[in-house]
Amino acid sequence: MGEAPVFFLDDLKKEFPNGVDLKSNGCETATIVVGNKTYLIGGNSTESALSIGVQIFDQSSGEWVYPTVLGTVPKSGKGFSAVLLNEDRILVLKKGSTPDDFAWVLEVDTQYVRQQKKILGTEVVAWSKGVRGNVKKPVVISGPSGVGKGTLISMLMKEFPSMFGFSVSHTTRALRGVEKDGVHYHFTEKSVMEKEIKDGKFLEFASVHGNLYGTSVEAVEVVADDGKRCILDIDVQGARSVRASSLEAIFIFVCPPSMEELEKRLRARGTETEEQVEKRLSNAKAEIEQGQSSGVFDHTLYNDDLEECYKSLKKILGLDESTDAATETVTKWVDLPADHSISKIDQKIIISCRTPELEKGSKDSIVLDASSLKGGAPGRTRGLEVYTMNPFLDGLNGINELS
Ligand SMILES: Nc1ncnc2c1ncn2[C@@H]1O[C@H](COP(=O)(O)OP(=O)(O)OP(=O)(O)O)[C@@H](O)[C@H]1O
Ligand SMILES: Nc1nc2c(ncn2[C@@H]2O[C@H](COP(=O)(O)O)[C@@H](O)[C@H]2O)c(=O)[nH]1
Repeated sequence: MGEAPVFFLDDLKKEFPNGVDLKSNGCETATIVVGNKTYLIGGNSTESALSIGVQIFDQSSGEWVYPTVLGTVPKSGKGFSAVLLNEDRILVLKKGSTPDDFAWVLEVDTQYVRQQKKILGTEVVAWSKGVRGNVKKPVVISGPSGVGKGTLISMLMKEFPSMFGFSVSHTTRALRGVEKDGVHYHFTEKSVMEKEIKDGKFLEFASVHGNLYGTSVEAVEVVADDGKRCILDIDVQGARSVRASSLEAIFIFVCPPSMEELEKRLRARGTETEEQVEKRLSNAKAEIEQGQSSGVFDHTLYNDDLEECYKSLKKILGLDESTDAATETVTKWVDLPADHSISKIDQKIIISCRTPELEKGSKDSIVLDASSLKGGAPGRTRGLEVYTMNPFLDGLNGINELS
């Protein structure tokens, strides 16, 4: 709770309509009313003057609230516009920004935000970057230690380097000889990771074989930013948490042909001490049971013959012989003009340039179609579509999809 600049309060009492811009110390802000709360987006961020701040004026208590802000906070730019979508999220458009950075979503009452409010006991908002189109669902791969998850993932990434990206987990376990920090894992201190978990930076985390492991929201986001399909190698507890989150994914459980073969592989890998091997083997029994009965997994793979198992994995992921290994997911955006106005019709946001050329009819408006949004915090909001429309032409004849 806190005090906000008096003139904001006075301005807000005038009951501005949603999306209207106010100016504070040269800093542009947008206000959006959701129920009895007014979200003031922009102005001073409590974290940094370089990122977009959020404050909430609660009309029922007459108090200003500084919410816990989750997700990657967009950097402030040349100002922005905001529009309410579905009463639970606000679309924030950054003026004059680069094509891959102009659409952001501030979640104010989504399932994820409500869940986090309960956990953290504070007011919460969550940022999620808007991504055009639908990158395919992330893939969660689980299974007991030594079954061959890492081997299968390496094969996939080698064959389809531009299609898949690996979610680099955090762990408190010690680095193995060949591993690189930031590539195989982010190796971290327990106290640091616990603090980051508390701050809501993790999509999931679990204690596995005596160490803490977790997938940060950022680990998944950087893969989506690259236009790639994310692969997560996590244990069954983690898979269950992801299943309960808003991240829509495909869940695959990998089973060994027998416990004897699992032990053989784990020992042959030679990366664990005898004590650790014993621990991993005894945990494997419970994991296999849970993996086959929990209802978390969409598919089970038996990794007996590696090549056969890899073929089955590719089939599940829709990668047959004819799939072009070099296929890239290209997400093209548009340059958002700095000087624009926005209006909303159903789930379509019309962005019109405030330029003389437009008045003469020589420029197009941009249409953002938010009717098929998917995903959201933690992670990206996918499914935004972009069109251009010449306002001086009638009907759909004037709409061109950007490709
Ligand atoms: N089908 C297979 N047949 C024989 N050996 C295999 C097979 N699949 C993987 N292996 C070998 O088993 C060992 C363990 O595999 P890998 O490291 O990929 O397991 P993992 O499931 O990723 O384990 P962890 O969960 O501990 O990271 C490796 O030495 C690998 O080469
Ligand atoms: N819940 C999570 N489990 C994870 C994550 N990253 C890895 N793992 C699982 O841990 C074990 C052991 O891995 P190792 O590298 O020490 O052999 C393995 O089953 C992984 O799947 C994570 O981020 N979250």
